[in-house]
Amino acid sequence: MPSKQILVGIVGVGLVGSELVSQILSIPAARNPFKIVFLASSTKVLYAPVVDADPAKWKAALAASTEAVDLKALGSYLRTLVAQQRGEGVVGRAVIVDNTSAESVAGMYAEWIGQGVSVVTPNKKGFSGDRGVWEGILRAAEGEGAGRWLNESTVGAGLPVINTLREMVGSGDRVRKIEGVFSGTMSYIFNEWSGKGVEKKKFSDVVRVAREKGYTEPHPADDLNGADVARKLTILARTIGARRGCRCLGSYRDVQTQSLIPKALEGEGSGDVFVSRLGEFDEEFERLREEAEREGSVLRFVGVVDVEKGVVKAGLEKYPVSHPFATSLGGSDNIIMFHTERYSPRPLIVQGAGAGAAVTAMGVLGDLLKLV
Ligand SMILES: NC(=O)C1=CN([C@@H]2O[C@H](COP(=O)(O)OP(=O)(O)OC[C@H]3O[C@@H](n4cnc5c(N)ncnc54)[C@H](OP(=O)(O)O)[C@@H]3O)[C@@H](O)[C@H]2O)C=CC1
Ligand SMILES: N[C@@H](CC=O)C(=O)O
Ligand code: NA
Repeated sequence: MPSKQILVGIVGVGLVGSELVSQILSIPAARNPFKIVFLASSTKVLYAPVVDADPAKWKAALAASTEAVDLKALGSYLRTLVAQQRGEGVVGRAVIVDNTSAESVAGMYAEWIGQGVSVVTPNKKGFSGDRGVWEGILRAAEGEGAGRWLNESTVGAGLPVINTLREMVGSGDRVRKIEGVFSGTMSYIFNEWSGKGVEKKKFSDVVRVAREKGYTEPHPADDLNGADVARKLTILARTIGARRGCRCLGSYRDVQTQSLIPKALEGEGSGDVFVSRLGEFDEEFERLREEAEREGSVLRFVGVVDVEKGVVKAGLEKYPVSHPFATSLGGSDNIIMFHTERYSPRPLIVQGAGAGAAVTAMGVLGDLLKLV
């Protein structure tokens, strides 16, 4: 056993969570500091799992587990393991990785961090919902012996966005504006559906493929209603504001957000029904696309945090076919432009795949490596 070890509890083993398990296992054993000590789905938990290269085995063991998930007990379980390790002369630390999109799991971060357990997550809920929850996380992390929290994959998936911003702000740069394409799903949809020389397709078909590729949220309406982008903008605004003591944005609901969801599908609880009924509105979407095309433009769903003007907004915009948002994006690419005092007049630009299991899990594993 290495003399330092990070005990990892994983909550959520869907697309991103399963990929994370594979990426952790791909680190050679001799220098792998991570030990997976539990795996949890929405209903079950498997303690001390045997995880090897064949995911079918741990998935079957988790499915067969009779132990229900008790989120409160997970932090205490990890603390006990860390204490046991100390007794054996191993410097252990513990982290819970939340790969769900659940508010209930995000609601546990402050408690876990207060118990000395770190939290790493691509789940945006804890950092973009009610300000009280976010402030609770910040307060918990200031306590003695507290765990840390790292959330790189909440914005731009594995792209270095949060870390870049934290370093800018921490080193005293002043952010003026952050703008770009922040949704892998929206990027894929509009890259495939509205652009020069793009083959004509039905809007609903492109959304279905984005979902099949694993770009969408568990419910794709959370992408198409702009909430996912609004959450990312809230996280960025709060990351900028934390240093300046700003009490910015009560929640992501304060972001001026344009929804693309047809009225008749608002509130549709089932993702499957939502996607299958979207086809009823293909003609409405087609009219939008044609209007942009007549003007020599393409449609892109963009977001902006304008610190100087105090505006945070997300919505559909038209760009000339020669604009970088029209020419340089493909697949699920995000593009994020940081306009700051130091990066002026030319912004610092981060671009690349902004959704998908492999790149998201990479961002999560990158955060785990920062704890080593
Ligand atoms: N997919 C992507 O490209 C990106 C995703 N993210 C974020 O990563 C997270 C995971 O996304 P993804 O893997 O695609 O989603 P999935 O729907 O594939 O997986 C979600 C997992 O969370 C589990 N889960 C849901 N609720 C709970 C709960 N209350 N307690 C424990 N487990 C729960 C589900 O369990 P069960 O199987 O039992 O339902 C499932 O295993 C989301 O927050 C998403 O926003 C971030 C960046 C990119
Ligand atoms: N659904 C999100 C996933 C990453 O946050 C997106 O499409 O960007
Ligand atoms: Na990121």
